[in-house]
Amino acid sequence: MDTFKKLKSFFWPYKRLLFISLLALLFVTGITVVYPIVLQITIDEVVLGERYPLIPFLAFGFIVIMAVKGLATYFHQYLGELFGIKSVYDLRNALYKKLQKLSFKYYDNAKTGDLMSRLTSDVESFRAFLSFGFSSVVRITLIILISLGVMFYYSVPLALVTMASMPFLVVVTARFDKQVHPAFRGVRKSLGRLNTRVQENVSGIHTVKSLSREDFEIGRFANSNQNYRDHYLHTASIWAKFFPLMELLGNISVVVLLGYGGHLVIQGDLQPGELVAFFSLVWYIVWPLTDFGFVINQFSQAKASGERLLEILEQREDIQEITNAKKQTQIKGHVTFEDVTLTYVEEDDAALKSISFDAPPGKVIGLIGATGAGKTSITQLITRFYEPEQGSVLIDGHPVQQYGLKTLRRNIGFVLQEAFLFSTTILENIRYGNPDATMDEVMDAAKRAQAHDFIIDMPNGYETLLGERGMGLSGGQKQRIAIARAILINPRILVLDDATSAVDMETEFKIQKALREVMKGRTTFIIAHRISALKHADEILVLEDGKVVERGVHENLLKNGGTYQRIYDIQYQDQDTVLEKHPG
Ligand SMILES: Nc1ncnc2c1ncn2[C@@H]1O[C@H](COP(=O)(O)OP(=O)(O)OP(=O)(O)O)[C@@H](O)[C@H]1O
Repeated sequence: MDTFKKLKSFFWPYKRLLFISLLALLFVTGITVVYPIVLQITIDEVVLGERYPLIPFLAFGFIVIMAVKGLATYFHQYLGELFGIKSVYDLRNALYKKLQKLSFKYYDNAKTGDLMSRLTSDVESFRAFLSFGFSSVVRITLIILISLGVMFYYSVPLALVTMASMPFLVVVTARFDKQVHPAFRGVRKSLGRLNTRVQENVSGIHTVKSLSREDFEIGRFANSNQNYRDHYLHTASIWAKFFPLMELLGNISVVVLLGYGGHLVIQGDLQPGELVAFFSLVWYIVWPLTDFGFVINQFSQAKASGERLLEILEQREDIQEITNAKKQTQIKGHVTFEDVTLTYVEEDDAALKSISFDAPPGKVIGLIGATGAGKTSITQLITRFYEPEQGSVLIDGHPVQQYGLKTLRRNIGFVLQEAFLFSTTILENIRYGNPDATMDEVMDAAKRAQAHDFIIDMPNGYETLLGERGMGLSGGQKQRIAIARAILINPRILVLDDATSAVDMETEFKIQKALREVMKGRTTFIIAHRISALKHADEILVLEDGKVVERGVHENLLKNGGTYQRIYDIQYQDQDTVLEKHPG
């Protein structure tokens, strides 16, 4: 119940819809029970009492009642759905909003498939309970109570005899629920695995094909598929046994009812019409009881789903804006690190250890070092993607925490090794960080990024639709679109993270040209494995195991006899050997 209480703010505003739907339900249930009563009156008063002229009135009355029932059913059904769908509309939006706010730290441990299933099937199961589950509880309780009431009104002994089979029905339903609940959970888990298989396969289709693992993947999918089929069949067999069993128990009640009821009629203690009414009323108790297990199941699923949704909604946002954050400031791009230490995971070794440097506006800082040395981590602190454990990261002399997150991030442009493009037009992709940019501005950015020529060569130019993650473009083309995107936001600080490592020499030349254009007048951080990419930097920081082990300009570092010189020797040795062998 706690789960529902915590999620109350999403469904309670629509309580009016629920109440009207329940009121309509009251009518529907009431009228359902009126049906056997009308039958009883027809038999006992009209047929046996030979008052045939009443038949047209009864028939007309019956039609009116059924019309009212139809109308009430419409309101109950529609408003119930409306209640559920409006509530989860808000809930889904709130979840998505929260996901946009959660920091990288959260996403480091989150699984895409799991998040997807929370936002779709968990929300759906919650909606199903709001729309139908809750009113089912009310409907079942009402119909059983009213039917029992009518039965006891007609004949107490016959009602008691008919009720004798109820405990068996309850036991069967409870046992069924115990079996079917885990079976259902199995089906859902298995379906989740099946989805993950497909999702991973589609995302990794390049790897699968290039390593010729199609047959292996087909086999793996077949296994997951078989697992899903087995779970489903197991559940189906439980269901299949349950219904005939309930029907059998119901029919035993009917036999007892006919035997004892017939005896009462012969004795003159019960009217024939009342016996016929009993016959209908018995099923009004048996079938709702059957549903009861299903509703309990729906309730426990909704509760479990609600808990999974709350886990997202209540997740702590570890990167937050302070109340008086600077939002209108013009950032110049002076980046300073003072004794910064960063630890990602508590038990792990620090990823950055006492890093200090100063990057005045417009200067170029090169970051080099083995993989895992901490180069990317430095840039992620400037944008406040993570928070340092110790020390300060300053922009224009103020700690980054003092800036509004949007202001801060709008002023920092990233060009990453793997450019992420959305499955929309090239135009939308370039404009992503600055949706208000005019077409002229977009084209200008694309020209400066050396992307304009290949874009206009495409069938639909800037309106060309890209596949998922930019499928259909080469690595170098994607990279240049990403550069155009960075130019368009006109950032004061630019981060080029291994931006040219994934392309051939000719494309690298084009990209370097584009990058030189975009770097003009901006503080730039170049992360590179190749010395050629950063040797012109104003300061180069050589990182090793989270520490700065050397710093300076290219020419000085070459004479240091340290790590930088070693990297240089490795990268240029072959070239020199070649030059020695083939001078000129
Ligand atoms: N999100 C994270 N969670 C936990 N540990 C991380 C995370 N990101 C990086 N690390 C760890 O921090 C260290 C520094 O990583 P970082 O990505 O900054 O290195 P890098 O020098 O940029 O490496 P590369 O050249 O391979 O990109 C590594 O040991 C890495 O395993």
